[in-house]
Amino acid sequence: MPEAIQHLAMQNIVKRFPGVLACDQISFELYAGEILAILGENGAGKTTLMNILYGLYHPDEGQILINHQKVAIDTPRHACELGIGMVHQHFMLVPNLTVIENVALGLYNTSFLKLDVAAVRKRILKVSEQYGLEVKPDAYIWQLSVGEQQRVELIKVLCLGANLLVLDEPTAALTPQETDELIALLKDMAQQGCSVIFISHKLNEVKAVSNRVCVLRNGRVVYDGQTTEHSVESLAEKMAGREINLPVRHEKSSYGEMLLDLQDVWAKGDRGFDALQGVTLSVRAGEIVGIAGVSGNGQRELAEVINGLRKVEKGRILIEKSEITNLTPQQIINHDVGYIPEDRLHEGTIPSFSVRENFIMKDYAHPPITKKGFLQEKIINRYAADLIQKFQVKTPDAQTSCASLSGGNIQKVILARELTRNPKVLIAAYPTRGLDIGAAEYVHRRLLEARDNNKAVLVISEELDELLNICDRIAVIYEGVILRILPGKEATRSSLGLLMAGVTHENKAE
Ligand SMILES: Nc1ncnc2c1ncn2[C@@H]1O[C@H](COP(=O)(O)OP(=O)(O)OP(=O)(O)O)[C@@H](O)[C@H]1O
Repeated sequence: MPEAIQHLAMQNIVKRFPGVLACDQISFELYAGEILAILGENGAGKTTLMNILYGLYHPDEGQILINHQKVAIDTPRHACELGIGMVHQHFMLVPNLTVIENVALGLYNTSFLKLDVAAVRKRILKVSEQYGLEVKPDAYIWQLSVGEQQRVELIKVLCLGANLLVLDEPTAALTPQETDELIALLKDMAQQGCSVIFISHKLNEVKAVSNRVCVLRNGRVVYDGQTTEHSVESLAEKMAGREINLPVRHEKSSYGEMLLDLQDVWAKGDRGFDALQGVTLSVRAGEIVGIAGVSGNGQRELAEVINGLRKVEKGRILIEKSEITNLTPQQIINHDVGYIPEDRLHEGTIPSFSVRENFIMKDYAHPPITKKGFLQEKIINRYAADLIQKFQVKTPDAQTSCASLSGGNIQKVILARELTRNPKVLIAAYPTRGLDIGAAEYVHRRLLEARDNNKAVLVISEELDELLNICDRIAVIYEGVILRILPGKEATRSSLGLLMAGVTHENKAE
């Protein structure tokens, strides 16, 4: 890097929430053209710190300097005017507006553009072409997959022309190819003088993209140094403060009976096309089957038909020989099916409910949680305290609303609820998305434990390493069709990657 010019300095930042000291005297600098990765366990204070930089929260103490000038960033609009662009961990898009309308909302009132739909469309297409970010300008947000929504968020910021980009887990929902493209894009932007703050739990990406890392633990900076001085393992240790050992799956020679069986299942997507086209797939007792695929190829619809959230147009779904096709979600829960949905905030929890209420959401009508129509407060409190401790959910107490937890901790609440219910069949969509490496290790252990206890587990993920590590078989879904099912021990990153792009031996030869 040429001579370092300081772009941003956050000095002695303190932020308190009731019962939590989220930022405890945090200081760091960011130089022009630098990509700085901020690392830390779930709840370490990363998002809070960035929300302060973006004017969403005001610090209780400390100061911010942009180009050596002290600034008081009061609002996100002020942050935009200072050239700060933020891509949030949870999308800030309006579901019932189109892509153009969402981008226009961000641009409106800035000096770049007036609210002019044709101009916004042009701007989107220019940015999308420039950076190779594919987007459907007229689609409604609710019709898009999570990966596509992420792209809209990026386009929104890029349309604003920010020169200090903050990306809070930007690759959480991206495919490996999209991630590589984003990394190349960020490096390119940095070369042109843009400064980037990159928050991620994926340490191989941190290694690939960043110049420097700043590690937070419990709201404090515990390390600040050059990325090249570290391996992925040493970064993991810096973050967790302990050694991380990923669990290993032992090969089995036999499996139990078929617990989940999909036979020629067809379903429509939100835009009316056939999102699932004759999916035939089974999971046996004691088996983990992975679904690999680029987001938007039918994964969401697959999870939803199994859980009664989307209509099966044709075909059958069986749980242990009982047909559950088009039953209600409650009836399917009663068939002992657990579900970790893709959208943790809107489908996995009720954000305004407390952690404790979210834990018992599926069991509140049954003993021991309820007796003679009354909730058993003592039992619920004990249960909640136990889950908070086992899953290391970082929350001031069980009464705190889920909405105020950090992203990774919300995911832990869902995982704790679903895994502890010990279902016969578990559908886990992106179970470790947003989790720090220590928590991901724990989830993998629990999924393997469910397998060893003769449960059937279906894991939908784009993390190929995750799938290769824990799955007995891996099915690749492409445009609503299961292209191939590979035994876990035979699958490789490259074979899965090719299938995810729709390349089979048959069409490769053409
Ligand atoms: N609005 C809020 N009200 C109360 N507590 C909050 C609020 N926002 C964050 N917190 C708390 O502050 C702490 C830091 O949260 P933050 O979201 O900054 O963590 P993080 O490092 O981004 O975690 P993750 O990796 O899980 O996203 C957590 O304990 C969280 O529960």
